Amino acid sequence: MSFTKLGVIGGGAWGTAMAQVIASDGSDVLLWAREAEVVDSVNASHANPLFLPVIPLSPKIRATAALADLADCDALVIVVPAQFLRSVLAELPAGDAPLILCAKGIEAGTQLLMSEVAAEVRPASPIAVLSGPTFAHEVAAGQPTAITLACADADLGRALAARLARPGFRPYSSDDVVGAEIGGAVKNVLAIACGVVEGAGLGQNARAALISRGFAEMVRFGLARGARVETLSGLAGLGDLVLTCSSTSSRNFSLGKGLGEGIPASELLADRRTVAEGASTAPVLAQAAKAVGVEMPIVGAVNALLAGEASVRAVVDQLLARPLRAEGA
Ligand SMILES: NC(=O)C1=CN([C@@H]2O[C@H](COP(=O)(O)OP(=O)(O)OC[C@H]3O[C@@H](n4cnc5c(N)ncnc54)[C@H](O)[C@@H]3O)[C@@H](O)[C@H]2O)C=CC1
Ligand SMILES: O=C(CO)COP(=O)(O)O
Repeated sequence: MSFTKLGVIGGGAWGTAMAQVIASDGSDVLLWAREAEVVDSVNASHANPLFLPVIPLSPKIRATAALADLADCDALVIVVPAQFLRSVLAELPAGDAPLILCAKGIEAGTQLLMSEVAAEVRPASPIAVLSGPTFAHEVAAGQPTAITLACADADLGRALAARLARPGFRPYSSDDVVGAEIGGAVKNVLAIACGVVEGAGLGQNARAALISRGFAEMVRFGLARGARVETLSGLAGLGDLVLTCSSTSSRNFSLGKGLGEGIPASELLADRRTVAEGASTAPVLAQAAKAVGVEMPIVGAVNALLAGEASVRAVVDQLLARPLRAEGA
C-alpha cells in the first residue's frame, strides 16, 4: 500500500498543521480551505494568519478552494469540524481513497460518531481516525508529538501511520476506532469543565478530581459503546484529556474559563471563528449517554451551564451533593 499523493481537507488550525506535518519530509500536499483568504495567504505567503498565526508554512503546501482538485489523492486527511463533516464529505468528488478523520465530536441530531457519518456518506472509502494530545501550533512548529491512528484494517492503519510519521510526529496504531473517537469527543466537554474550575477559582484539587472523575465518565460511556479501556487510557483519551484540561491553549478550556468567570455561553460563542467542539458535543453526548443508560454527571453539568439553565455555584453544589459511592463503581 503506498499513498503518494495526500490531500488535507480543512484549512483551520489543525488541517494546516497536518499539511505542515506531511510537507515536512518534502512531500507535496494539497490543502482545501473554505476561506478564499486562507487559500490566498497559503499560496502567496506560506502562512495562515486567520487560523494558525505566526507559524511559517512549508512552500510544499499548495492550497485550493476547489474540492474537485483532490480527486486524484491516494488518501485524504479530513479536518473540518464535526458538525460540517457530512456536508463536506457529500461534496467530495466520488472515489474510494482512505479517509483519515480528525474531527473530535459527535454529530448533533443523529448521535453518530465521525466514522459512522463517513461510512454513511462515503461507503467505498476505508476509514481511519487520528486523535491525541496535539495542539496545532506545537505540531506545526515541529515540536515532539505522539498521536493514535485507529483503523479497523490493521494493515491499512499501519501503512497510513508509516506515511504520516515524521521524526517529531509519532502515530501509534490501534484497531479501536470507536475508542479513539470517544476519547477525543468526550475530553472536549471535560476540558470545558476544567476551564470552569479555573475561571471560578475552585482550586487545583477540584481540577484533579474533575480530570479523574471525568475520565471515569469517559470510560463508562466508552465501554457501553464498545471502546476498549486501553484506548481510552491512551493518547486519544487520557493523554488528550490531560493536555486540554491544563492549558488556556485549549479553546474548550478557555470557553469553560469564561463560563466560570460568569460570562454567559451565548456571549462566549457569538461570532467566533474558531471551533470549541465541546459546546456542540455536550448536549448530544448527554443524550447519547442517556440512550445507553450511562451516568455522566460532569457532562450533564457542562450541558446545563452551556444552555444557561444553571449557575456555576448550582452545578458545583449539585455535583458535590451526589450520594457517596465506591470509586470503581
Ligand atoms: N486545533 C487543534 O489543536 C486541534 C483540533 N482538532 C480538531 O480538528 C477539527 C478542526 O479544528 P481546527 O482546525 O482547530 O478548526 P479552527 O477552529 O482552527 O477553524 C475552524 C474551521 O472550521 C471551518 N468551517 C467553518 N464553517 C464551516 C462550514 N460551514 N463548513 C465547513 N467548514 C467550516 C473553517 O473553514 C475552519 O477550517 C475539530 O474537530 C478539532 O476538535 C484536533 C486536534 C487538534
Ligand atoms: O484537541 C486539541 C488538542 O489535542 C485541541 O483542543 P481545543 O479544541 O480545546 O483547542
